[in-house]
Amino acid sequence: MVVVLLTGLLVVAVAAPFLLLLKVSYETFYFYWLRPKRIKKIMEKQGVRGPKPQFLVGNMPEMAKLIVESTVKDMDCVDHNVVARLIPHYALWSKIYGKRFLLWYATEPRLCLTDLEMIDIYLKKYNKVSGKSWMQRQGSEHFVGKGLLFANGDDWYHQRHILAPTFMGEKLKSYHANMTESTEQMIEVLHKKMGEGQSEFEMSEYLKQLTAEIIAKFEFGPDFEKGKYIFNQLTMLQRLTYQSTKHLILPGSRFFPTKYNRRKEALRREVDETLLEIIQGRKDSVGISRCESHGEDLLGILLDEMRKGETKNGFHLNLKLIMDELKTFYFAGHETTALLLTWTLMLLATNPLWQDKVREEVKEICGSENPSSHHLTKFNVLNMVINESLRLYPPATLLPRMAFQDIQLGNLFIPKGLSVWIPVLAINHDEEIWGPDVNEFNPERFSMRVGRHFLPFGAGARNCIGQTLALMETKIVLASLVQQFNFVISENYRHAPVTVLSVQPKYGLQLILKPIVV
Ligand code: HEM
Repeated sequence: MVVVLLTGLLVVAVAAPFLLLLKVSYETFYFYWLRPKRIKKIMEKQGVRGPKPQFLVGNMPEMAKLIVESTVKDMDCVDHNVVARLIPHYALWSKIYGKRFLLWYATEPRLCLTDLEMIDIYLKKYNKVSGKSWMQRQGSEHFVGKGLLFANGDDWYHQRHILAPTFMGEKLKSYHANMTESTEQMIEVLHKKMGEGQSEFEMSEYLKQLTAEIIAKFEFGPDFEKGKYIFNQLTMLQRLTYQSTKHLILPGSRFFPTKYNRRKEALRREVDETLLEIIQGRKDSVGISRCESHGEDLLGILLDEMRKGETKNGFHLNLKLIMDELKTFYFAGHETTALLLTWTLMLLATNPLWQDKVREEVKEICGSENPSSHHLTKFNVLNMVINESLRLYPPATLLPRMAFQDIQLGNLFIPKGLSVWIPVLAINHDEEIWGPDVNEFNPERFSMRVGRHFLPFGAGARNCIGQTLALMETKIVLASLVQQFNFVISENYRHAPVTVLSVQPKYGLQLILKPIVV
C-alpha cells in the first residue's frame, strides 16, 4: 500500500511540471494563435476584412513603415489635412477595405469602427463588458501601473467612484488659484525675456512646463516641486517605454534584460522611492499635528480614503495603487492639456481674425482682471475655438476598447477578445460628417450644440474624468495670454505634426510675441 502511494506521489511529482508546461503552452497557443484565428474567421463571415497579418508582428511593420514615409517631410504649409500623414494606414486600408476593417496590432486583432451610432452604443451601453486590452496594459504598466486609465471591471468602478468627487463643484473651483498663479509666473518670465530683447518663443516647451506645474500642484499641493521632479523621471520612462514597445510583441519580452528594460526598471524604482518619501512626509506631519486630513490635494484625498479602510464593496485602496493613481493622472492629464494649448495657440497665431475675436471677448468679459471661475462660464468664442482645435488636432487620436464578452452591436457581432479601435482623428476629419470645409479652421461650426460625433474626451462612463479641469486650465491660460500678447507664427515654425502617443508639433511651436500696451 505504502509503495503504491509513494509511486503515485513520485509520478505526480514528475508529471506536474510537464502538465503545467502543457497548460501554459496550450494557453499561449490559444491566446496567440487559436483565438485570433477564430476572431478573424468570424469577422470575415460578416464581410469585415483587412490587410494580411504577419506571424507574431501582425500589421505593425507595415504601419510603422507607412508612418515613417508619411512623416519624413514637413508639410508644405500650415495645412490641417493631416489624416494621411498621421494615420496613413487608416487612409490606405479604409480605401481598400472600407471604413470598417480589421488590422493586427501584433497578435491582437483590432476592428476599426467609424459608425457613429455603433460607437455611441458600444461606449455607453457596453462599458462594463469592455475595457483596456492585455497588450495596452502591459505597454503602460511600467509608468502608470494599475491606475484608473488602464483598470478594468470592478477595479475600475471602485477607483472611478473614489476619484470622481475630486473633479466636481467647489473642489474643482479650488484649483483655480493655483492655475492662475502658475500662468502669471509664466507670463512674467515671457515679459522679462522680451525686456531683454527676445521676441521669438518656442511655446510648446513653456506650455509643457506650465501644465506640469499645474498638475503637480493638483496632485501634490505643497510638495509640488518634488512632484515636478517625479514627472520628469516619468516622462523619461514614458519615452523609453514607447521606444521599447516594438519588443512587446514577443511573449515574455518585457522580462528580457535589454538595455531599455534595465534603464526602465532603474527609473521606475527611483520614481517609487521619491513618491514613498513624499507620502511618508505627509503621514508624519499628520501624526505630529494630529490633524484629521492628509491635505486637500489628490495625494491627501487618496491617503484619507486609504485610512477609511475597506469600502462597503470590499475594495481597499493601498499604497501601491495610490502611487499608480498619481502617475496615471500625470500621464493622462499633462501632455494632453499642454498639446491642446499648443495647437490652439498655433491656430490663433495663423488666424489673426479669430485671435482678435477671442481677445475682444476676453476684454468684454474680464476687463483688465485676471480670468476667474465666474468669467469662464461666459466664454463663447473661446469655447468654439478650443473645440475646433480639439477637432483638428485631438490629443487623444483614438479610443481603444476590447470586448470581454460577445457583443451584438446592431447587425455587427463583436466576438470576445476583439479590440474595437475608434479612430477619433479620422472621424474628426471626415468630410461626410463635417462638410466640405472639414480641413479648414472654422470655429463657427461649433456655434451650435455638438453631436455625438465629437469625441475628444471619449464618451460613456469611461469618458475623461479630468475634462472639466482640462478645459478650465485651457481657458485660463489662453485668456491670460491673449490679454497680454499679440502673437504671430514665426517663419522658423515648420508645420510637421507627428504622432508620439498624441499629436505633437515635431519641432515645437515658434511664435513672435508682442506685448499689448493698455
Ligand atoms: C485636453 C486634455 C485632455 C484630453 C483631450 C483627454 C482625453 C481623454 C480621453 C479621450 C479619455 C478616454 C480614453 C478612453 O476612452 O480610452 C480620457 C480618459 C482619462 N483622462 Fe483625460 N484628457 C484630457 C485631460 C485630462 C486631465 C487634465 C486629467 C486629469 C488630471 C485626465 C485624466 C484622465 C483619466 C484618469 C482618464 C481615464 C478615465 C477612466 O478610464 O475612467 N485627462 N481622457
